[in-house]
Amino acid sequence: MIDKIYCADVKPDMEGQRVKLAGWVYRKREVGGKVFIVLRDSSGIIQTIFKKDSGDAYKLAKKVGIESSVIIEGTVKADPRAPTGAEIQGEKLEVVQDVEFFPITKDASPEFLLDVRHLHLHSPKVAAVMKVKATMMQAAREWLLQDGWYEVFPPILVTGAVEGGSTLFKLKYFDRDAYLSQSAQLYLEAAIFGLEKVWSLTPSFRAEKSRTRRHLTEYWHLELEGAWMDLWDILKVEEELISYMVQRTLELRQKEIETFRKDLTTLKNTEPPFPRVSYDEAIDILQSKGVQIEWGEDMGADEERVLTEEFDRPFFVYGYPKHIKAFYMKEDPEDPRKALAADLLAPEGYGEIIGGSQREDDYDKLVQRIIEEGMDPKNYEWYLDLRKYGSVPHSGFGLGLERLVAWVMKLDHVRWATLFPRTPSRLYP
Ligand SMILES: NC(=O)C[C@H]([NH3+])C(=O)NS(=O)(=O)OC[C@H]1O[C@@H](n2cnc3c(N)ncnc32)[C@H](O)[C@@H]1O
Ligand SMILES: [Mg+2]
Repeated sequence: MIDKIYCADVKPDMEGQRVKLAGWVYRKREVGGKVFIVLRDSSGIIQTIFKKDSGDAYKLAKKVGIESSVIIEGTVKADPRAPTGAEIQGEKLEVVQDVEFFPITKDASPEFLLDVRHLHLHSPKVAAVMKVKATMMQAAREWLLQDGWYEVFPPILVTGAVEGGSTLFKLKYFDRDAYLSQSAQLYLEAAIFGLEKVWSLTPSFRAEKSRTRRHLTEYWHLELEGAWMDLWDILKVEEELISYMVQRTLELRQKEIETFRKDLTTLKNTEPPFPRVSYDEAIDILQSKGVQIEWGEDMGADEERVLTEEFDRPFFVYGYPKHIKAFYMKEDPEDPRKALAADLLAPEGYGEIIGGSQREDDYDKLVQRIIEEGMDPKNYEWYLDLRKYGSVPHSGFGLGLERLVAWVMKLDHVRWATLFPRTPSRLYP
């Protein structure tokens, strides 16, 4: 490893110190016989200046292209005019790999940026999104550990649907059919009999044809399952976990968040308890705002967008009609038309970031729901066993990590929240 420091390590009070940095040529200009190179590394940027009296270094600085990889040695000079209050008087420049023409220019279209996503990852703005995403998961792990949740590692190759057969990716598994997991939920439900409180972060796959700004065909899914928990218990877990993730990330990554989001109000408002709105109330609100929707219909992205205008923080919608929700959700004993289910919606038009519910823990009722959904109970034999051998009330949820990051960073599409987005039209690079 090169014995170097990071751009962000260079401070004005290091005036006169000789330092070595390594990174990429982010910006470059020549003024008054000097070459100004803004060096970029994973920590940020620093201005470096090469004067004619730096000999070969000056000649190389004049020629080196944007996004070339370089190693620079020089002396720190405090200068309030410099972007970071200090700059480097360049004395030595090694060009590791010269780039004649970097294909990404200021006017690059979103589609082109996705075509060259492997090069778009040079961008400090993309790095800011990935740092925020990593910090959100760091915070999640901190919270889950202190609250006694066990991480488990469920399978991705599975034999059945959790969220409907129409969005399954099928593949050949030797001489049998298999599918890419839509959700780890059913396996987490098995894990609670030994560990009680479990979580997993897995890729989930949805062969969704919908081309909305919040759908990917592969996304990172943070899922929890808790034994002995009812719907209201798991909503408390959700609001405490999400609040901790958002506040901790604000604390550690405010600079990166502000790369995209100027107003932090809704993030600062993200503290428990979150507002809880029934599906019935949500329908009333939408109808009062002129949205054409009847009781019993599902809310899509457009309806959720309108609903979120009423809130300045994440909020729950609970008590959806049973027939628009998944087979595993427990019927509300107080209203058999409804399921003990709740989604968490992010404000500012982002909508659903979490789907969760209390699970049907009665064997016969679950078989009946599977049949009602037109599925074959035989395909769920192992899952039904969970209701035969010490079944317990239990609840859980799934958080779409990219959707959470897209809201926190106010991104215009969930695809910018993942390293290499997968959508119906994008499988490469
Ligand atoms: N363990 C559970 O209870 C999870 C449950 N089986 C489940 O998969 N629910 S969900 O389909 O609403 O998906 C959960 C979340 O997963 C996200 N999600 C769901 N589908 C997508 C797509 N296509 N792209 C990106 N993100 C997606 C979104 O935030 C949803 O709220
Ligand atoms: Mg959902």
